[in-house]
Amino acid sequence: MAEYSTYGSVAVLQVNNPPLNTFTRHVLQALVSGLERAQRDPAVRSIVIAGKGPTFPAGADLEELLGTAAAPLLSNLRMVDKHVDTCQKPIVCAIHGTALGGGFELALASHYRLAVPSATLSLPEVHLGMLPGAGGTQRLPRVVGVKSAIQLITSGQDIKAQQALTLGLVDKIVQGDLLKEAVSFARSVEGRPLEDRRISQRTVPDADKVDEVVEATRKTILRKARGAIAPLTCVQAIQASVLPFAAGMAREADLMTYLMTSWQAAAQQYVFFSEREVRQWSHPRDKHINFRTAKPTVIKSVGVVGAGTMGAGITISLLQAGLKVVLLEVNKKQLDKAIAVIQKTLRQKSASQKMSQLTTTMDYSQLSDVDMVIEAVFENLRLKKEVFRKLDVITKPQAVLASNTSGLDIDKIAAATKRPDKVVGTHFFSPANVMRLLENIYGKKTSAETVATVMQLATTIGKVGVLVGNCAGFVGNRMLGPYRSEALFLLEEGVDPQDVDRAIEEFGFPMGPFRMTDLAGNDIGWRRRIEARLTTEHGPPPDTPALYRRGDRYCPLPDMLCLQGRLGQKTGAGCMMLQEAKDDLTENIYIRFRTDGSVFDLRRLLAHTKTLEELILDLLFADDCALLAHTEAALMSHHAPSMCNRYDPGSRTALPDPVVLQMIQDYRQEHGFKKRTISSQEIVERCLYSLINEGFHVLDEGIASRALDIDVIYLFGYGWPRHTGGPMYYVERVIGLEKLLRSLETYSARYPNHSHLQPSPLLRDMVAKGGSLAALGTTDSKL
Ligand SMILES: CCCCCCCC/C=C\C/C=C/C(=O)SCCNC(=O)CCNC(=O)[C@H](O)C(C)(C)COP(=O)(O)OP(=O)(O)OC[C@H]1O[C@@H](n2cnc3c(N)ncnc32)[C@H](O)[C@@H]1OP(=O)(O)O
Repeated sequence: MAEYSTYGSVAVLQVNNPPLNTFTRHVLQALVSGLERAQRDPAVRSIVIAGKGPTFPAGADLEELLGTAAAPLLSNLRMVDKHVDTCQKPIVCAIHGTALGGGFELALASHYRLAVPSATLSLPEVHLGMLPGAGGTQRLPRVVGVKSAIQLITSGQDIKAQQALTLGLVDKIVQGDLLKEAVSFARSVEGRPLEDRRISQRTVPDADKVDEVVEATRKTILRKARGAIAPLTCVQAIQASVLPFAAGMAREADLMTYLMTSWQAAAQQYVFFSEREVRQWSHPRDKHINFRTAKPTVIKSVGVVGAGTMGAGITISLLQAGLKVVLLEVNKKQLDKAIAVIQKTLRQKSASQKMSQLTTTMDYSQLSDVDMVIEAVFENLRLKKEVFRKLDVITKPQAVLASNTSGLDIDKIAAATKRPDKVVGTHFFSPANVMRLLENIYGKKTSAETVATVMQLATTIGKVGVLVGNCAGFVGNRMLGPYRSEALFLLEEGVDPQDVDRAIEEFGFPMGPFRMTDLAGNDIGWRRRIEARLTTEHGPPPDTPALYRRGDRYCPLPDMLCLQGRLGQKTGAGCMMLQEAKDDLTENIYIRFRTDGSVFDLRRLLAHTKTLEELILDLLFADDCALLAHTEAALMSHHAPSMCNRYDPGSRTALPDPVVLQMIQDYRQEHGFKKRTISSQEIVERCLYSLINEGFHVLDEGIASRALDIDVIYLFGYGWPRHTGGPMYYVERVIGLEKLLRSLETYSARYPNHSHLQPSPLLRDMVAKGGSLAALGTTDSKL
């Protein structure tokens, strides 16, 4: 647990709890014993604490911290803290790998810190719904000041060794043998006074500005938190660092108790383990086919067909993971555009050497030798089948053929080839080099080896791969269908688009359904509906009731927008946008980034790019998901001067679009809808409960094997707020299945023709029998 050895006058304590040396109560107990022994031994004059194996301790063991062993863990933590802080012999921490959470806090409690250049330090507790409760909120500000401490703790960001040195968090970067250097360093500081080495005894450098700093950051933090309580609680704890150390520690302990016992902490820790648990896939139809039994094919080279936004993003992801890529595009202009985007993105990431791994071509024969192909052409079944037919002939027989479809039938695509066992869906999310989710879809004939290969590919390229079955829209987009329908029905009844968006954003989503559709392009769904014969390019199909399709309620408002050319951001007009000439954009258009409130003049941004389209493309490849979402939202609103989120320079006031509102008003009148006031609660419930209800259908049909698979899909692909744990977790642990059922019953009684509000049989069954989603198909879970 903590190995004790001596090198002359230096005692070395090496934490040994593979794989990450996390702190369990036993590890902490062993540390206390080691420290006591070193303190007792007169021959020992200094102490080194290090981690054995690949890393310095990566923090508290979350299973213990959450379980019944939390109390002894925390009491042992206090003992370690006391021993370290009051020790009369210098303690040197030797850091390699990842010193995270409690690991970093142990280092901060020590007198000296050495690190190898590759070491990473961070206080990531905020991502787990907690705060750095082992003195981190009190010691960090004493070194870096309140302002930087707020930034580091509320973001949980990684601090590389060099940056840690600059910030004064480590004393020396060690190039050679860390342990040897640490022992010799410890020897060199023996006998020196320790008082000024104890961080607890220092004062906070910007203590006089604490209120000012907190006030200045509070709004930004609140906005970014989107309903999560941990970030602001972290700020409260940091604020207490200007008090005497003991008082600050007491405040930290109180706030830590509050967070640790909150439902949000449990939800975020569920997310942490679920993100890892999805790797442990099994085939819903045959549990013997699973991550243990199926062997992946080694993939070294990948062909990407189609160099649009998705194809380029996928290529970047593959190159960043060190894979060889052959990018094929039949349109030369499109190919050149993609090459420029890829080059620029990789350059920004200082990874230009990866370009050497890329071959670009317009010739299919160049794909003859790749291990796998990912098709990313236009979302059209006929076109995709044609591409697969060609790929089947050209690629080597053992090559895996994957389609980046967002909802088309994998079996139909596979049927175009003579190797359906090697055909699989790999649904990336836009922007593909940023979004972490990879929804992997198996067809009827997809082999276990092919499934294992794409699940392994997800890990290789740093994505979270989730295995799902084949159905229209798979899991993510299928569940989005009822959510979007209900959002549209709310418009019919009297809500404005921006009210729906606001309610959903207040729940924690980065974007509501209408801004999201404008961003993605209204024509995507429209084309799909045309293919499904729900509408036509000229209006509703002949002899079809305006508000019904195949017996189901249907809202034609999005089709009407498309017929008017309002396809979304790309045409300058969507659900909430006015048609606007592109040239107008060069005049006095400002973007206010919601992330930090800074204002940019779009005209100046445009001066560096030729067209708005290029600018959007550049921003799409910005490697920061949160910034990207806000940027897109801001851009979209500026592309649309009268939509709900237009900002005049210097103002945050959102202005609704009178043209769209009038159009909806006319539609209500024409179809006899009476406008009524609808609460945010009803908006959220109807949109989200219908989405979740579809999740129960998905589970019932075995399209998703576990509720956690659905949660991970929504968390990593659709911006579902992390602090709520995902749709299925949220509804079971926070809302309650019984309440969900009763709400759906109430709504479906009121709207009997909204089929997606009819409670799923699985939900009814679970409520009747007291079943639990967590127990549904879980593996040997930690959850
Ligand atoms: C003043 C002195 C004080 C000292 C005493 C401190 C006591 C602490 C008491 C309370 C306050 C402290 C709180 C905390 O420390 S909270 C935890 C903070 N740490 C983290 O959040 C780290 C979380 N882990 C990671 O980010 C990553 O795992 C990684 C970067 C460390 C490694 O990534 P990678 O190599 O990709 O590996 P995996 O993520 O796949 O992990 C491997 C395996 O390990 C499991 N695991 C990881 N971290 C933990 C953990 N903290 N507790 C329990 N288990 C953990 C992970 O689930 C994987 O398991 P597998 O799927 O079964 O393989």
